[in-house]
Amino acid sequence: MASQKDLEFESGYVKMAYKRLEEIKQQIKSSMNQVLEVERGGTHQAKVERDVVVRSSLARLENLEIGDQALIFGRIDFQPPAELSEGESYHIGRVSVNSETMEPLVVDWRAPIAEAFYRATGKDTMGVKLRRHIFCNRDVVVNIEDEWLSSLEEDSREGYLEPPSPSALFSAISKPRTSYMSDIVSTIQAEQDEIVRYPLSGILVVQGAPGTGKTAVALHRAAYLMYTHRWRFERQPLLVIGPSSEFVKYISRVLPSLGESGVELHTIAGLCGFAEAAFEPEIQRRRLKGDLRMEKLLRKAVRDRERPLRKDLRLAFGRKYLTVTTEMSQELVRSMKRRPGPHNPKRKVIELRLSQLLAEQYLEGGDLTTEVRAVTNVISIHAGLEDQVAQHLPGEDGVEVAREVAAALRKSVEFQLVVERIWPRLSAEETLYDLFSHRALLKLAAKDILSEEELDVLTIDQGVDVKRHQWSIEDVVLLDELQTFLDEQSDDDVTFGHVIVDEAQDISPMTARLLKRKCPSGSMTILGDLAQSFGPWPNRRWDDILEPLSSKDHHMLELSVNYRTSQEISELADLIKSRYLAGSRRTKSIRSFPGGVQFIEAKDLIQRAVADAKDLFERKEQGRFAMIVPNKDSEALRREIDKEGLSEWESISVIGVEQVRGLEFDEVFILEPLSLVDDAERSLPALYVAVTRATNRIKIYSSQPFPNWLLVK
Ligand SMILES: Nc1ncnc2c1ncn2[C@@H]1O[C@H](COP(=O)(O)OP(=O)(O)OP(=O)(O)O)[C@@H](O)[C@H]1O
Repeated sequence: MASQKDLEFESGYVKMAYKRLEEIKQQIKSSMNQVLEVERGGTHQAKVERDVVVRSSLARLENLEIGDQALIFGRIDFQPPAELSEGESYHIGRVSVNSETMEPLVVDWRAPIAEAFYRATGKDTMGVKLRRHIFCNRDVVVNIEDEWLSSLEEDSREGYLEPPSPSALFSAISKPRTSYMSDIVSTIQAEQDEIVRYPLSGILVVQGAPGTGKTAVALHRAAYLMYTHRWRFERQPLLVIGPSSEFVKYISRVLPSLGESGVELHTIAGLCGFAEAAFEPEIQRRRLKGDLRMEKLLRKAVRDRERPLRKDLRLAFGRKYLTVTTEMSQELVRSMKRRPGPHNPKRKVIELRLSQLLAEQYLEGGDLTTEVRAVTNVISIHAGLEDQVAQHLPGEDGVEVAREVAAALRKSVEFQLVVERIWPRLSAEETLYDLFSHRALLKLAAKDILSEEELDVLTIDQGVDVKRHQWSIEDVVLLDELQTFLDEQSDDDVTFGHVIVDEAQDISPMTARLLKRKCPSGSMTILGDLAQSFGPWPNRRWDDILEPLSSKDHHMLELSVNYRTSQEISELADLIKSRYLAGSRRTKSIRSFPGGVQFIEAKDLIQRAVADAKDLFERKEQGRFAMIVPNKDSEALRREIDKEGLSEWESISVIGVEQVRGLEFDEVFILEPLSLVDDAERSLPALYVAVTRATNRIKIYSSQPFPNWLLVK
């Protein structure tokens, strides 16, 4: 319990810290303005230096920008050393604020000294005597709550206010949800903090049931790593990968609220430059495209396009016909295939060699002067090279002339067409489209790699133009892999210093390869819950995900407490999980919400569910709601929502179970629980994901009688 005196002290302290923060901001602004004023114009060097000052000042200001969030949320007092009566005391907050004499007024929550605020326990006090939670509305302290880590101290204190407010954690997790996730900086729990501050190198795997804070921890770890290794991420950014664009939007405000703006957040499609990827309903196809054999298939598909001529080809040039023989093309292709490196750059070498061979052919046997005169015409037509060639006339060295002839040949359309047949210039999109839409190409590439049935699964109809083809997320991953076989890495291809992958339980081996390419250092944090995996790659072992990352250096940590769902919802979720994962662990929830689970059997379930949603709307219920529906029903549901005048209501989302991963809502309506996905095998893990999205209430609507096991409590 804290006293009135303590409350007054903290109020004064918080006001003083805010004042100092403002001063610091003003100082940065005015020194930036001074630099801009004084050094307007100046030398190139001066301009560069000015830019550096301005950029770093702006970055510092951005880091100090905390919006409406409270600057200070806690304090730790350490035990005094034996000879002193007072120990050290630190206020913990979102950003660091120092006094004019560089005394720490507020310690950044990521600084090493702040670790004890999150980790000290009665058992291991880490030298901490008192942990104080300070509840503020911006600069106004509304309450404080003390935890004495030594109970002796607690007993000896007097003059306290009423019992403390509900704990910081409870008040945080009981708030209605909004469209954006909030940070948890003031209430990070010890097991979460261990993950946040875990060292950077190698792969850290975090397994945790729904609601255990994996996403929250992932983002706080990103902020922590930025703070601790800022220089490293200036060269190679830090990347956070989420499962859907809905999810990326949902988490987008957490890092800015922690003063970090430099972290990149993407879906896999977004990372590869595709704003949205199409949804591919064929699960077999999706699965096959994620299989590691695809790497071999793609490599082979590219090699199949590098092919010698079947017959000799004649090519008109100047006053002669030149012949590209099958042997010439065989030799060229053979030697190029032996060379390491991607396909497209080798075309230049083919062009060079073939044009040299043909130039020799052109000049063979003839009187050089006559030939050169003839070719001068050709050259001037083809390449405007008259001047250069004229220099070699007459009686010039044959080598120089051959070089000019070869150059002219390379500029001729006929020559380029021949090269295109031997070694076409390939784009990833055209190559993949051709492969899947031409059975002959696919069959050739897939020899000894895929079965005949698998070819059927991959084949798509010809007809649609490649430019208008809708690539699925699995295709996007293949396109990225293919690109590595086609072209050298360019400076535009960003690689990352650390990658944090959330909802990683569903990633396919091919996606894992992509992540490895994007993060050559192999420093990653991978978070997920194997029990929630219901995608085309239902991984049930972390090793299946780690293997394609070829990680020898990984460490696994587990989160154990569910901060999202009520105990009642967790029990239902555990029941569902036990049907497909024998021996799975029960979830620890810390909140109860009696009566929050309802089963409704109704033939007109869409109308029933929308009527219930309308009721929430009319009651002006606070929070965020979701209707999770099978894809086939979503249109009908949207129509009904429209009919009932709810389509403008922003608090409700109509969403498929694939897109709902990682999101959370106060109330969730689940329609047709056992058909959320098409195949029965994946339907229970999909239902597990759907059920665990809700904090307090779920209503489950079915047109069929519910199975008994689901209703049994
Ligand atoms: N220490 C904490 N303090 C306050 N709120 C917390 C804490 N940890 C988690 N939460 C809250 O619990 C909810 C669930 O967290 P989060 O979404 O990160 O869980 P998750 O493990 O990623 O779940 P899922 O596997 O279902 O995606 C969020 O609202 C989050 O803010």
